[in-house]
Amino acid sequence: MSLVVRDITKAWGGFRALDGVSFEMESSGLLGIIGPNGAGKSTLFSVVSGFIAADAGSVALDGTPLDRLGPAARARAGMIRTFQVPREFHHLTVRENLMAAAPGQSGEGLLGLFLRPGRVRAEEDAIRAEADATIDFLRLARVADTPAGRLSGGQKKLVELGRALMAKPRLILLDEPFAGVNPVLIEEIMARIRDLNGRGIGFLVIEHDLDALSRLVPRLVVMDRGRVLATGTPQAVLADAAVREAYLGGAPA
Ligand SMILES: Nc1ncnc2c1ncn2[C@@H]1O[C@H](COP(=O)(O)OP(=O)(O)OP(=O)(O)O)[C@@H](O)[C@H]1O
Repeated sequence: MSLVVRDITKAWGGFRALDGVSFEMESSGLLGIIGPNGAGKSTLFSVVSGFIAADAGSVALDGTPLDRLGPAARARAGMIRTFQVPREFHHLTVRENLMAAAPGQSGEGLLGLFLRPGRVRAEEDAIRAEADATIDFLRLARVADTPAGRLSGGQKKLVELGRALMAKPRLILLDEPFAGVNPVLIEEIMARIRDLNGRGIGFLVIEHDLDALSRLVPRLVVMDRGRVLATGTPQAVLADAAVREAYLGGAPA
């Protein structure tokens, strides 16, 4: 069972943000994506999760081609992404944020609310129970009724993870889960990711914090200028001369 990304190309105007990117991972595994600013990491995430269409190439999850599917259909197929800047609703509480992220609610249409009030209520109870279980798992119970906008950066990352979990995914794409997060909460987020991975959920992670990422994932894909520069264990790729050049080569002496 795997995520297979083949020869993805994406140009903005004449500029190739992605230039033939291929990689594979076990869909229940842990893989990190690193690379200097502008390497194409976020663009790759947007293509894999279906938010932008590739010019060429293919994405398949556990043997199912996803290329014709949008983000919601890919989430139903088992793969969901979080965003670098958390998009939770700041005025909603943590619990409401998670409940709002549950997919396919019959109360979503006003008509459904009038025609099936009982069913909508039963569904809402089930979603609330699921949200509370997720909140407990993420150790967010103390802030369940706090508006998400008042949380710390790290707590917001946990809320974003919780929102993704409400879709019951097999594979989660995390965009910079440690950015702007204090060291204590980084360990907390890592512990939850390891926990979830132990239960069979896979993670594809973009992260600039190489130290934290190297402790989390057994394998890294290094991108530079729209291409895959290296793949391997953190120790091997970080010792690679081409990788060091990509990171340090453009920096002023
Ligand atoms: N919507 C867009 N329109 C035009 N150019 C874009 C667009 N999105 C990204 N780019 C360009 O594509 C290139 C790759 O950007 P991308 O954000 O994917 O890189 P990144 O590796 O995620 O960088 P960072 O680490 O800084 O987030 C950059 O040169 C960027 O300016």
